[in-house]
Amino acid sequence: MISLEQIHKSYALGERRVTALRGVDLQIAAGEVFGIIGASGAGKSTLLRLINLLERPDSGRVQVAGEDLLALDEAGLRGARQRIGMIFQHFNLLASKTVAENVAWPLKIAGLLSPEQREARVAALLQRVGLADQAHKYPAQLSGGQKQRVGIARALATEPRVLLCDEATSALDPETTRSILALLAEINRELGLTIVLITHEMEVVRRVCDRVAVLDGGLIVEQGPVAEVFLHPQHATTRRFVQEAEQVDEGQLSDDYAHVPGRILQLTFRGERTYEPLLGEVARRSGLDFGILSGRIDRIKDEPYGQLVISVSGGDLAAATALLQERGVRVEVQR
Ligand SMILES: Nc1ncnc2c1ncn2[C@@H]1O[C@H](COP(=O)(O)OP(=O)(O)OP(=O)(O)O)[C@@H](O)[C@H]1O
Repeated sequence: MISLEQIHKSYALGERRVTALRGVDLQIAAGEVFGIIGASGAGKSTLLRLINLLERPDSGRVQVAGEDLLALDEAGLRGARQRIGMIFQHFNLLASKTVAENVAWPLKIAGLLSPEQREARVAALLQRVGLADQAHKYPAQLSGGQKQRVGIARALATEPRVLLCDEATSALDPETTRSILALLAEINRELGLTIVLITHEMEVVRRVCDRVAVLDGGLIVEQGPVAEVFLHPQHATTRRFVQEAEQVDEGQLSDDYAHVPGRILQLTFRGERTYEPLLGEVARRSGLDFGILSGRIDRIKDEPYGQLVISVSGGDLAAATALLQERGVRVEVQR
């Protein structure tokens, strides 16, 4: 659906040039929710804004739905942008227009639909985002979460196939964030829309994304299915995001474990396996003693997972590992 090839992008800053992206390749499939995570200055906004050519690359290719965006003339690009909606951290609503007028705005400026058809579409969109009774209010009379719902309805007005989300929940409290992410997931599921979101929070990625790319210094340093990247991060930057999300202090942990005897293993359970009473059985069959050092059961999108760090001593470790692996548990030796 979206294909970026060898994208380079730099900005002029006085006499200097600041490099924002240094050779990014990215493929996003139709119907995915794809997250791009990175620290401030990593190049996330630049990357997102390249997908609808709000920024033009210095070199590289940008294709959306099979269309080479860099080859389009202005009219062609206007048409392409109607198929790529966007929402923003600070909502970017028109303060002097009502909720209904804000949502109708993209249709009006593109000259799409008759006034009656526009009214019907706006009503349906407000219904979808849960604001059917707020149509005549002004943005200043709404909460942050409601403003973002208007932003989403407006982005959907031209029936795009792609929705770009620029830190869409960063200005919202945790509970409102969850409700907006749930709405995005519902839109993805029900409309089959491809969603690309940028964020600096792993929690946002964990809740809604199917796949994620980690951006660092203008390069993608790691990408893959969220469960894989989240549970088995390879790159130092990814590990930092995951630890931040789980509020783990790696230095503190290794100090704590220094006094623990035996080997230390990390076990990862996925799906329904998460709830099976496997450990007791494995310990009995292999004669292993184990102690639980830390544990977490949670969900990545809709899939439950469990991750346990255990110390083991005595018994037959090789047999225990084989038993766990046989039952689909991933075993990583930490020490
Ligand atoms: N219009 C601009 N002019 C000059 N430099 C820019 C411009 N926009 C971005 N940059 C620089 O490009 C780099 C990447 O910026 P970008 O905004 O894409 O990163 P980001 O990951 O979205 O950061 P943040 O999370 O802080 O928004 C940074 O060094 C930034 O200072």
